[in-house]
Amino acid sequence: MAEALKALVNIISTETSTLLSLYATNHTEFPSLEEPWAAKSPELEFDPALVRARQLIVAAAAQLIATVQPPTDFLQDAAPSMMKPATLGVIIDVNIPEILQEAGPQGLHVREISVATGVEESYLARVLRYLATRHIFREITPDVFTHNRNSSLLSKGKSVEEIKADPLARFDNSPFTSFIHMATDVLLTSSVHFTSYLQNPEEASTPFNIAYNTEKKLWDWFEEPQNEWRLRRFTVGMKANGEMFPPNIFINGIDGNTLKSGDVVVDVGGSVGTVTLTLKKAFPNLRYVVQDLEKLMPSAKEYWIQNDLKALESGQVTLQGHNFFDAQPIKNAAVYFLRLITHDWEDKDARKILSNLRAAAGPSSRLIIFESLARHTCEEPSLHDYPLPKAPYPLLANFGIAGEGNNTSLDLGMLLLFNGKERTLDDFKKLGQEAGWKLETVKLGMIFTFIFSPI
Ligand SMILES: C[S@@+](CC[C@H](N)C(=O)[O-])C[C@H]1O[C@@H](n2cnc3c(N)ncnc32)[C@H](O)[C@@H]1O
Repeated sequence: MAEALKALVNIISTETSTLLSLYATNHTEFPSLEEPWAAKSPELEFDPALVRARQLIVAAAAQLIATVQPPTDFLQDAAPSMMKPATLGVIIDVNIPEILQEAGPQGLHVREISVATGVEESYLARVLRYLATRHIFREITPDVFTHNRNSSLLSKGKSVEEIKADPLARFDNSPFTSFIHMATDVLLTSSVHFTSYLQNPEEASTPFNIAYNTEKKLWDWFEEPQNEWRLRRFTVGMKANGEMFPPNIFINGIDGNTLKSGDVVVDVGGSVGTVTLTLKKAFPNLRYVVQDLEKLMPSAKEYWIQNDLKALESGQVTLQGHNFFDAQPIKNAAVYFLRLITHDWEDKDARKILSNLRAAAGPSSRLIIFESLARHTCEEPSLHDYPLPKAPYPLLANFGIAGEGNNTSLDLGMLLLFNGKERTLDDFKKLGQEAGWKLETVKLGMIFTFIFSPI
C-alpha cells in the first residue's frame, strides 16, 4: 500500500503550503512549538480555511504514524497512555507551569523545581522528560526545563504565592487548565473501573460510582464539603468550553433576528450563562433566563455582576435555580436551548429533560441543542444530505483524531461519569421524537446545532 503512504505525505505537503500561505497573507508568523503560546491573530485561528488545513495535516500525520510505525511500537505507546493524565495531574498539582513561568525563558533545573515543589528531584526529572518527549515542555539542557507552546497553556493564571494563599480558588483564573485537570482526576480514577463496569453494568450506576464508592450522581457528590474545590473547578472549566467555540455558532444557531423584540430565550442547565452573554451581545432586544441548579446561582450572579450587571438589574437577564427534571416554569418561550447537557444523560433521563421542555413549549417554541455529533469512522449514508467535508483518500471518513479525537474521548468520559453519551444523527432524531420534538435542521460546526419544533 505504498500508494496510501504517498497520498498521506502528499496531503501533509499540500496542506502545509496552504497553512503557511494563510499565515503569510495575514502577516502573522507561524507560531513556534518552542515558544509559549500567544494567539497573534485570534481571528486567523478560527478561519475555516486554516481550521481545514490544520485538520487535514493532523489527520494525515496521525495516520502516517499508524502506517509506518511497527504495530508493536504503536501499541506499546498506546497501552500506557494513562501516563499522560497521570503526569499532567502532578505537574498541575505542584504548580510547575507557574514555577517555570516565573523562571522565564532560561528555564529551571529540576533541582530548583524540587526545592520549589517539595517533590524529589529524580521523580520530577522523569515526569518532565516523559512530557517533553511528547512535546509538552522543552528540555533546554539536561534536566533544565522551560515552557513550550503546549505546556504554557497549563498555567493557572496566578502566581505560586497567590495559589498557596487561597488553594480553593486556584483554578478560578484558568478555565482551560480546569478542564484539563478534570481528566487527570475524576476521569482517570474512574477509568480504572471501565472494564469491570462494562462487563457487569449492574455493579453500579457508573464507573465513577465504583471508583469513589458512592451512590450519588457526580453533581450531588460535588456538593460534599471535601469536593467544594471540584465543583468550583468544574464551573470554571465550563467557561473554557464557552471560549473554545467561535461565538458565531451560538449566534447563528439561535438566529435571534427571526425573533420578536422581548421574546424569551431560556438557557437550560446554562451553568453561569456564558452562551447567554454571547447571545445577549448579539441580540440585545431579547430577554433571557439562565437556569441551573440552585447551588450554581451564587457563581452565576458573580459572573453577571462582573460581565453585565446592567442586564441583571434591568431584568433583561434572569438567573433561576431550576432542576430540569421538574416541570419547566417558563412557559411558551421562543427558544429553549441546551448546550452540552444531553450528553451527560442516558436516554431515559435525556428524554425526561426534553419532555419537560415540550410540556412548557408553545406551538412556535423551538428547542435548540448544541452538542457534538458522534460519527462513524467509515462512510455514513445517513449524513449524505449534509454538506460535511469529505475526507480525502486514504483518511478515515471522520478525520480520525483530527475530527473525532476529542469527541470520542468525551463520549467515553460521559460514560465513565454519568453513563451518558455523544449521539449520532439517528439518536438525536429518535430522542427528539420520543419527547415530542421533530428534528428540523442541523447546522454544522465545531459543535453542531440541532433545531427541533414541537410535534
Ligand atoms: C456540562 S455542564 C454544561 C453547562 C452549560 N450548558 C455550558 O455549556 O456551559 C452541565 C450543567 O448541567 C447542570 N445540571 C446538572 N444537573 C442538573 C439538573 N438536574 N437541573 C439543572 N441543571 C443541572 C450542571 O450544574 C452543569 O452546569
